[in-house]
Amino acid sequence: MQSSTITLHQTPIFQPKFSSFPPKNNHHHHHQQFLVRTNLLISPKMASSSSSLSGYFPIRSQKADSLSVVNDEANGFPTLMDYVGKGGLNVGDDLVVLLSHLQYACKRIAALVASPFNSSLAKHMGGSAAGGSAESGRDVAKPLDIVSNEIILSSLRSSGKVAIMASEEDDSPIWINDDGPFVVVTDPLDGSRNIDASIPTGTIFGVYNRLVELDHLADKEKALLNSLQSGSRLVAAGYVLYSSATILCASFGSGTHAFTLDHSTGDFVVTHPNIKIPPRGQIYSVNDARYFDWPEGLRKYIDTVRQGKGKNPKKYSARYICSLVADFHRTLLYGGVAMNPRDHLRLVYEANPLSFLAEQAGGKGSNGKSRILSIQPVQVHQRLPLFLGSSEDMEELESYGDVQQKVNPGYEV
Ligand SMILES: O=P(O)(O)OC[C@H]1O[C@](O)(COP(=O)(O)O)[C@@H](O)[C@@H]1O
Repeated sequence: MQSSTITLHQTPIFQPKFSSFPPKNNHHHHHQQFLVRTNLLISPKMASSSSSLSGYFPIRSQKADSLSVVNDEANGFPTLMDYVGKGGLNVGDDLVVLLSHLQYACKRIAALVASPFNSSLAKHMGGSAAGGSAESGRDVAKPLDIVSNEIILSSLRSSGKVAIMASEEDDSPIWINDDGPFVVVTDPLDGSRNIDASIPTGTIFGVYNRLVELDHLADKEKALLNSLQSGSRLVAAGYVLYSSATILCASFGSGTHAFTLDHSTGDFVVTHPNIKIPPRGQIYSVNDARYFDWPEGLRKYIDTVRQGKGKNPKKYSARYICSLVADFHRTLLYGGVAMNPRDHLRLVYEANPLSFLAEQAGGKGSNGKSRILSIQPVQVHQRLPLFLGSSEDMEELESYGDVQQKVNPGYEV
């Protein structure tokens, strides 16, 4: 059996292109790609080197003869690194370096979650990928969460740009490097309870500046206080969705942008610049098996929109993957509301980064009563109800007042 011999090194991965800035242009894109027409638009700024290709999106295809063929290098589709660098958003050299390490970590996690050896890895690590160990319960970290956590931590360490990592998987924030300009908060692998069924999962991250005024404190104390910054101070935030495509979606405070991993080159290429969440959607996303544990207001809201009796006179449809990144990603693109009305999701690792992305896309993030980004965290692992989505749908939902689920019995599945 392979299980006893599996190591992370067996995962096919792409090395980070650079560990300092500016990067050398060492693309090795000799792969040929095929273009098909799509509705995707590259913003004029970013499309400067590919204006004749605007509206096209590279995919791999077996049918070369029926499609035009171009070389990726000539094509010049902006990669994530191009997009954030000096010719693009110019987010600053330190953040570019951090991002290059973070995206590398996420490519490793993408390979890991897609690996046929997942269950072997779980056994090897002494756990159960199905979460079935005796003391488990559903909130216990699964082995892949732990491995992903280690992958992220090692990438943050090697970036040299991070002072503190606060992770959902660790009891308390980790002090990494006195000189690191950034604090990173992360849920390394959200939705992992679904992993055995190959349901989408995701990494969530947020980036703050290190508070230099706290430098004189002891490591433990300053690690904690730096991690408890309010979401309104986020410098950047993002998620990586591991699904049929691997998508990195991020904001640096000027819009929300998504990049899709091109497996033939190992690059994230820009596919969704400047995402604008529609002001109204027609989808609600919630675990509605909990209906009878909901407060009156939330029941009324859902009953109203599913009958098409809300302010948007259309019958809403339900979608719930039970994987926050996937449910949020769909909401960002299609509009509507994604929610978990009970005290379950974490303010620091999940609610703040995703609310930042929602706001940067013109949407809202709320606990049902107030803006997530304005809440001052008091504990790194604090949980709260979370509602994310289209501005008009969110306003309508909040107008029902009573939408936070107080009954939280601890569900088994
Ligand atoms: O059981 P619920 O209330 O539907 O919660 C589902 C949510 O929990 C999560 O799985 C996160 O929970 P964990 O931190 O326990 O993994 C999200 O991905 C998902 O949106």
